Amino acid sequence: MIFDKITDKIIVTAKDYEMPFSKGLLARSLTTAGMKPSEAYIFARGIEADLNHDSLKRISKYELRQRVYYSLISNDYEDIAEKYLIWRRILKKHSVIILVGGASGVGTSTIAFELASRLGISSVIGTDSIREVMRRSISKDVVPMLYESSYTAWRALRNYDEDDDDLYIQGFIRHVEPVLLGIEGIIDRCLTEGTSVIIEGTHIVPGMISDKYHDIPNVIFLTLTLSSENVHKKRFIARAKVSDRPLERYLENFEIINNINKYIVKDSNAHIVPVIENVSISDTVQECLEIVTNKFNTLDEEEGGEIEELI
Ligand SMILES: Nc1ncnc2c1ncn2[C@@H]1O[C@H](COP(=O)(O)OP(=O)(O)OP(=O)(O)O)[C@@H](O)[C@H]1O
Ligand SMILES: O=C(O)[C@@H](CO)OP(=O)(O)O
Repeated sequence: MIFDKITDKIIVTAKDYEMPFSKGLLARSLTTAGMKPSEAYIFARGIEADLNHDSLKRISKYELRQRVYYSLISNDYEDIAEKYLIWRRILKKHSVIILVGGASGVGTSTIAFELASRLGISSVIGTDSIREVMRRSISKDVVPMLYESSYTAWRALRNYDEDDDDLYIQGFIRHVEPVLLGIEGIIDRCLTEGTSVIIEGTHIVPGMISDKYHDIPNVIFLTLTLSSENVHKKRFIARAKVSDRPLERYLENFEIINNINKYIVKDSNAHIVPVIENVSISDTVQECLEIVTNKFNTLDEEEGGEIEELI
């Protein structure tokens, strides 16, 4: 009863803990189920008002979940009501490992952090960081391509022919290879620990990651792209205004970055990985959530999960 003396908020009780009711926490559960953030907070505020109206001082998590579910149904949010419950089972039973790939500048970092916030996943790891770790363990003499960027790695190839059509992609592939060891190591660790993570970056090329990871239901691959070269360039310009990433470097190498973008998209299509045009942040996040939720829906059905069990 520790909170009763320090807050006048409604206390939510669970088997082994209790906490003051949080509109923000409930709103995040609702946005994970696909409700728009603007609607989710208003809906959570309505739930709090109902609880206050019933002069409740304490409520079990189970009963709160029931109230939310039936309130969603009565407000014509049937689809979200079902996903709201499914997600509670998913995050309780499975680690969620999402890999967000895409060429430099298409928005993998931005979307990964948005997704993590909506799903309540606290760990987001950029493949650039993994690259730095691999650079500490593999010498430049052994893999010089690793010490380049994805779009300049071709310069480190031995005896390259500038007229070779896929020279840039050859360099990109050699640059990516050592980083994959770190990516797969993180996936293994999360699967062992049962923890969730989002890994994002240009080194996530579906066809280069071992097949076994594609067969694991809670390892989900997503690829972002930008078909418009103009929009892609503008992303670098926008970022340069708020970060130290050198604009000229990306614009000078844009043709190669665009080649890499096309290569990653082609590889993703060949490996049945969803490719999402990252034009609007909210639409992209919504589409990613749909893909992830549907993947887990299938998993849940295969495991014989029944909605009734959760309410
Ligand atoms: N859907 C979007 N709409 C508008 N701006 C976006 C969108 N997604 C990302 N951005 C912006 O585009 C720029 C590049 O995004 P971000 O840094 O996430 O790209 P990235 O793919 O992680 O790049 P890199 O691989 O080089 O780190 C940032 O300024 C980001 O705020
Ligand atoms: O190599 C790259 O494409 C980018 C993003 O991973 O990294 P940087 O430009 O910072 O080397």
